[in-house]
Amino acid sequence: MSDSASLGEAEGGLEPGAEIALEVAGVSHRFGQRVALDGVSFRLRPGEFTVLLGRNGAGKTTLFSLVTRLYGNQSGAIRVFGRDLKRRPSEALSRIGAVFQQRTLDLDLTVAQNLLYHAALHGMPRRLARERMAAELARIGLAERAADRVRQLSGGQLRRVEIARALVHRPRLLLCDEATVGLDIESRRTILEHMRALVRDERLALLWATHLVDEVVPGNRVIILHRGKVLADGELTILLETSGQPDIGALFTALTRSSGAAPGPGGAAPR
Ligand SMILES: Nc1ncnc2c1ncn2[C@@H]1O[C@H](COP(=O)(O)OP(=O)(O)OP(=O)(O)O)[C@@H](O)[C@H]1O
Repeated sequence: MSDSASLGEAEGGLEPGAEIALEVAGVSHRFGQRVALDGVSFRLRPGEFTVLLGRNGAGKTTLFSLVTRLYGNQSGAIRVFGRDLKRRPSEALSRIGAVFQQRTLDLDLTVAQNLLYHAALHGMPRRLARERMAAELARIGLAERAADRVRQLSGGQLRRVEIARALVHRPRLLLCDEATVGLDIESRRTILEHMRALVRDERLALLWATHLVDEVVPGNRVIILHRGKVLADGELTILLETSGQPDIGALFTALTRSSGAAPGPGGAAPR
């Protein structure tokens, strides 16, 4: 694990770790007196499905808000494929796709209008945008819904459109914050399969924030975030072997209990 001191960037160039999709180094963030993130560090590589697991209030959304620059980070460093977020924000952000916890599609626009608007924000020529939109909608099985208004879609379809939108500009790093919340089991399964295929076939780096332990499967890397701190980081099977815990739910409970913390407000333990 690195700290901000290890992040020396050659002037004007990329650091040697440019093949690291996301580097979060010693990042802390406060809201007034409340510490939301406390010295968080990790690195993600292309082709890695990483689950960021934490209860309500763990700091997941705050971390996503820092990586997508909705908030300016207060301490530490964030790099996207070697581009420092503070010093080269547009280069860094052009490599990120994000699906936020709060829905952000315009319900009164059509699916196509929403995606084309996003593509325009990324400066994509109209024709290229149309081609990529068609490809992404086909990939998630919604090609025939392009002309429908978003409010005519089901919750699961809406989430799939948000994922298609996040991928239109071909980012190499995808951030998904509780992207399956409120969906039925079948819709969750479809979306997770789509995500796993993207990671496997296109070597996308994916950070998947969730409070649901059943979204972690062997082969996934899992980062357990609790009260703003990383309590564990590793491939699931290895974490279970080294901790002696039978499953991810037990590991999570053991770690968060030994950190002296009880569930936060509204914070049901991950299932
Ligand atoms: N805008 C804000 N102002 C003040 N405190 C905030 C704000 N946003 C988040 N917090 C606090 O920061 C901490 C981390 O919240 P955050 O939303 O990042 O957690 P989370 O893991 O995303 O939780 P959830 O799963 O409920 O979305 C919490 O204690 C929360 O109350």
